[in-house]
Amino acid sequence: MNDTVIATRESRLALWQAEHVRDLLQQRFGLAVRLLGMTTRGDQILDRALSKVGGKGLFVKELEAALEDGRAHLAVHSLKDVPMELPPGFVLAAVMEREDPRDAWVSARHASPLDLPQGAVVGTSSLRRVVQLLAMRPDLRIEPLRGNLDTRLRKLDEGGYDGIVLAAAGLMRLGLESRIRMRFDVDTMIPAAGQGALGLEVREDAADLRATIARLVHAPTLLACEAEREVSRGLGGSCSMPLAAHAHWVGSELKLAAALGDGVAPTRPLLKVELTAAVQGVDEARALGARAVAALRAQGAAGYLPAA
Ligand SMILES: NCc1[nH]cc(CCC(=O)O)c1CC(=O)O
Repeated sequence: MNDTVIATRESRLALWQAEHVRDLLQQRFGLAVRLLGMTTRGDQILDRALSKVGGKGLFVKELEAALEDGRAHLAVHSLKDVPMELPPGFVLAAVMEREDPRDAWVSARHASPLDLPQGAVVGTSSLRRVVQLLAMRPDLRIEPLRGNLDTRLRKLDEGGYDGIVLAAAGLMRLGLESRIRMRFDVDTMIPAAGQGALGLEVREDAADLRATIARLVHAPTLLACEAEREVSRGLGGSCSMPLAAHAHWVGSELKLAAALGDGVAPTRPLLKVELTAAVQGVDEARALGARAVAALRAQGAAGYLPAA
């Protein structure tokens, strides 16, 4: 059989993730796997906040083009970067076991954002992080921070910020865990839908590969992420919305928390919900997400969303 080819972005994080999946496919299924590195639009646009660039799935379109024309068979994504609706002809064949879903605080001098002096400068371009930081500390000055993980850390080290917020999972994958000063608990800084999990995308018609890859599914992670992603989907979600959704297991029940802020007026109070349900399958997980959307709408979510 021919090599299985993984299309991947070329950031250090994307390569780590692709190599991780390559190694698993080799070890567990004896497949011969190689990587096809690609630069995406999202990698090229470094000067503007992604939320202003707008396009959904900025990081995935080129990879899908490679799957479409057969140059590659599989794309490995950070699930939180995958749009809620895939284009026709593509499926998420697996969601793998999630590592640490939390956001991390990185700073040379301050152990937590709560220790910062009045008006301190925090770097992040994620509206989700902006609205939750301001809910903790309305006095903070939030400044944009773009680029891959190494770039963001370099900008912090160059002195432009008192601290920055990054996903713990990305830092851990790159061996940068020692940079983490603290991890936010998931109630005060609710993670993004899918944060910390890897999603494997293939063509819908790739029956054999789909069957193989389905064996990498981690069901508890999949169900949690289905609930989270349904919140995003139900609010017309894109990464440009200040929306957080995180689910975790408490015994056999899934506990889902979500928060919505106002991207235009980021100091407006957050809308928050927390719901728990016994969940056994994808439909029940999505139903839990849909209930969270209904609860947010009952709190006035429409007034927080960009006019359609
Ligand atoms: N938006 C970029 C991105 N996509 C995935 C991760 C981290 C790894 C993950 O969440 O799986 C990051 C970096 C960050 O948000 O700090």
